[in-house]
Amino acid sequence: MEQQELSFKAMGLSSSVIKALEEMGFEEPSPIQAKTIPIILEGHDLIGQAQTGTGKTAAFGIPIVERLDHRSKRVEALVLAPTRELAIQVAEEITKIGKFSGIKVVPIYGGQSYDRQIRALEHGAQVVIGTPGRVMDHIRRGTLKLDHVQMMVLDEADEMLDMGFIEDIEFILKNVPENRQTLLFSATVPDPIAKLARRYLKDPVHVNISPERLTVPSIEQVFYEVREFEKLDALTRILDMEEAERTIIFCRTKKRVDELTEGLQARGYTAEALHGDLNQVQRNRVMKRFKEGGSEILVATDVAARGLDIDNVTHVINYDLPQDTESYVHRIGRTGRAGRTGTAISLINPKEFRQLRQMERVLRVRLQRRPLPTPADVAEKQREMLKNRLAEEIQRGVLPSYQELVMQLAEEYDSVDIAAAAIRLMVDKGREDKSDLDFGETGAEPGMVRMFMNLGRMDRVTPADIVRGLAEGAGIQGSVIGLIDIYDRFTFVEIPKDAAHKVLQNVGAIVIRGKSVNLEPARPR
Ligand SMILES: Nc1ncnc2c1ncn2[C@@H]1O[C@H](COP(=O)(O)OP(=O)(O)OP(=O)(O)O)[C@@H](O)[C@H]1O
Ligand SMILES: [Mg+2]
Repeated sequence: MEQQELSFKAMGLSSSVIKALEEMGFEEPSPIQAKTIPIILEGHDLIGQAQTGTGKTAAFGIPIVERLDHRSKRVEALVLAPTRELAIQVAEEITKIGKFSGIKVVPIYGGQSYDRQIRALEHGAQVVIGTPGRVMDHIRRGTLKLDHVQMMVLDEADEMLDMGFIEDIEFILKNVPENRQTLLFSATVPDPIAKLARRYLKDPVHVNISPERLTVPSIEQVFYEVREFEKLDALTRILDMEEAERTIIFCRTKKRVDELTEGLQARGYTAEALHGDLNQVQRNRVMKRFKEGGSEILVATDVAARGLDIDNVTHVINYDLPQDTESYVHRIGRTGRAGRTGTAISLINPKEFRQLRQMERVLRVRLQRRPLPTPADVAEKQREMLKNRLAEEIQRGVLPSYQELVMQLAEEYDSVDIAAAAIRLMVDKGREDKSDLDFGETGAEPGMVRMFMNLGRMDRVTPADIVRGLAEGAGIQGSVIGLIDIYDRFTFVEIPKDAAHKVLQNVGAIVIRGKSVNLEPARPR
């Protein structure tokens, strides 16, 4: 770290911004902030490159809040971001920075009603954060006037070019005054960006925080060699071994995302899909649940690769290797943020070794190879976790009434046998709790559960496929009820709300006889 770095105060920031930063827990500027904020405050155009999770948002967010005219009723700063989720997040961060500065920030993105956005804009926002397509639409409709924009930021500019937004961006750039300040930020700045910069930035200052390394050292990068057909099985073993808490798994296509999500749900993981085919309400709901810990796994396309800052993502998994090295950098950067540690795992099939080596050369890192855990490894691990849980429980202090109970039993039985029996009860209870919930919600018979389980063990058919088939066979459109098991873990595959009503309240139970499916009236509860 260099000596010349300034504290936020020494940068001459206003007390309202300093106060907001304190509230956000920002004690010192990160390197990219220390380098770029003074330059931006001086009014220069700039290209800022720094590794993922190192605070680029505030690097432009702080000067935006600082330089704006807070009394203005017009848009003075415009930020473009490649995805809706990112636009929302950036808007939230700038709102926090501007909390005591009296500025108004509005995110505008596709999939949300125009009316709502128009009303928000009419209220006089000084900062607009948007995705290129929607911003362009608003300009065309005359609902977004940009003739007072002084600052323009392209967050993840390279991605926006890759997504084919170039024409939209050029259209937007033509609608903002020429004497604006333009800033460009990303963890990766490939050649085409330099070209765009030459055209639209005036004499930009380049700041590159760590040109020698694209990824942060606090992310442990590993790979497993896995053939295509064994990927799902391998993945679940890895998840169980890793004690992954909050995990993002990336797949190549939307279809792969959906399939994997179903596969994981069928195996008892709370996984949810995020990709561009979901509507905005669904996307927001999925993100909310993942952030709040309601689901442990987010399965996504590259729509979630850029910029997203979610607390405590412990693992990023490349179920499919990404198309290019840049994408890899951004994907794995969803973990190990703001100095935290994280693990990035890639499943590599033997045909992809060349691509892996090529990627390692560009990244200047070597991914560490790990042997795939065997089922025995996983079982051992789970025993170990159980052991730890028991040890923790003992350390928390043992209840006298339970002690007394054990003492009574010990007069007749061996104490090791008593403990073993207690553990069995505990483990079995855990299973029952899960299946109870599912029975209750679906009204399913135990026999049906077993049927699902048997079907689920068949070769080459995914349990989710079977369940969907059964549900469809029963005429329940677009909904899936599943009670399936692979590792003795039950799951209730989610049903869309409207369908769920119909199924659960009016129908109640699905009973399987042979191969046909009949719907029977709900049992009274
Ligand atoms: N000065 C600071 N002190 C403490 N935390 C900070 C500071 N600056 C930013 N952060 C936090 O660090 C995290 C990462 O910041 P941010 O999302 O801006 O990273 P980024 O560089 O834009 O990453 P990416 O390349 O993935 O978009 C955020 O949670 C942010 O609140
Ligand atoms: Mg960012």
